[in-house]
Amino acid sequence: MATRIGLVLPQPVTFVTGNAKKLEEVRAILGNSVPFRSLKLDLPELQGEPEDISKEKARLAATQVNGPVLVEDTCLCFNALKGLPGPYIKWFLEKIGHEGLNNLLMAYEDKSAYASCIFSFSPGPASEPITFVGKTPGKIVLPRGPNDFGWDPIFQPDGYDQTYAEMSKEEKNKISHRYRALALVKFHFSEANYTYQIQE
Ligand SMILES: O=c1nc[nH]c2c1ncn2[C@H]1C[C@H](O)[C@@H](COP(=O)(O)OP(=O)(O)OP(=O)(O)O)O1
Ligand SMILES: [Mg+2]
Repeated sequence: MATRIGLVLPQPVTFVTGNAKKLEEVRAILGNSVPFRSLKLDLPELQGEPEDISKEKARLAATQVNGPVLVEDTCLCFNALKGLPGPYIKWFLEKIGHEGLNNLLMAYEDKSAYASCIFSFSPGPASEPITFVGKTPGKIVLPRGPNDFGWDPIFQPDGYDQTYAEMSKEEKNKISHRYRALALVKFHFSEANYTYQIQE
């Protein structure tokens, strides 16, 4: 009987991020389903379409780590602004804060938005990264709840009367953009059946 052997990766996957909160959520959502270690690096980010930004991050990370990597790029997209700030949300948040982000929508009746998370997995520096996209629709509201992760206080997912910040972590992790993208990552890993070469 044949045994299905997946692609051999030279080492376990390294999740590269400069953001401790992302890492916390990825750990909680993946559990033991995808073994990974983490590396704190703030990688430079291209400008452009979200998938290309995420893929390029994975290429840079794979070169630095010289092995298999997982990265993600998060966008917060306002429908009235045709998807902006999108991947540039980090800089908008840093400069104008929750209030400024609300003000951007002042001229529009449409406060709808979506959070998206684009994971990219690269098996190594010589490979083309693959992407996994998860989206959660919602709307932009005045800040409510603890201010400990980015724009969580101003994003209220559809079907809820709480913002991400007001929800428990467990609840956010059941419906979030990150959870939805990671469900696809998990599926990929279960199908691909990777095995790891142990290095001493
Ligand atoms: O679930 C979230 N809830 C609220 N805020 C969030 C979330 N996820 C990312 N964020 C913030 C962090 C950063 O201000 C921006 C995304 O930018 P982004 O480049 O993806 O993140 P980052 O630079 O902090 O970490 P990394 O080193 O992985 O690129 O949105
Ligand atoms: Mg970043």
